[in-house]
Amino acid sequence: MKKQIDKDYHLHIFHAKQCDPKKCTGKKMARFELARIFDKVQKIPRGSILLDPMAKQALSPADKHEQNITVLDCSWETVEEVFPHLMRLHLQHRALPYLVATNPVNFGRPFKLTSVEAFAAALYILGNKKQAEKILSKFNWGHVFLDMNKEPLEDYSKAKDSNEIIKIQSEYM
Ligand SMILES: C[S@@+](CC[C@H](N)C(=O)[O-])C[C@H]1O[C@@H](n2cnc3c(N)ncnc32)[C@H](O)[C@@H]1O
Repeated sequence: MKKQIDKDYHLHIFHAKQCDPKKCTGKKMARFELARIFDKVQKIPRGSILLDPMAKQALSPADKHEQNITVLDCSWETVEEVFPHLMRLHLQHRALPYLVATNPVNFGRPFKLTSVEAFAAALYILGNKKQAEKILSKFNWGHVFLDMNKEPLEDYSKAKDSNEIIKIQSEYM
């Protein structure tokens, strides 16, 4: 049988410089060269998926064909103000479905993921579990994210499209 080779996605972090650099998961990913970090919107690759908690459409396996995934690493205090500014760029805004954060700051809170958790969830849903495990392995709490969210992540990764993701999500909320 032909072995399926996982496609590694290009991960990008638009950094708004609003967080404590010692605690920032985006900065740590960049130090390990797991993502490219920049502070200019112009550097976000055109057509990239933008992980946006306020997006109307949920990320789903239907987005598998994309190569680039971007997060906006900013303070949660400013998300409602910053994301609308990015609407003018030609990006594919996608929200992540119900998942629980396991980072020390927001442990147990649904939807409020760190940048690395958001990337890992997206990679899992898009079918690259290995890349998800790799980026989380740099954080001592990282494996807990996949353990605690295993069931929904597996279900989401088998969904057809955004509508199906929303249906599955309602079973977990
Ligand atoms: C608000 S920043 C906070 C980063 C945090 N300071 C850190 O150290 O990782 C987290 C980013 O991850 C993405 N993200 C987090 N939760 C998400 C969700 N439920 N849906 C879509 N994107 C999400 C967004 O790009 C969001 O701006």
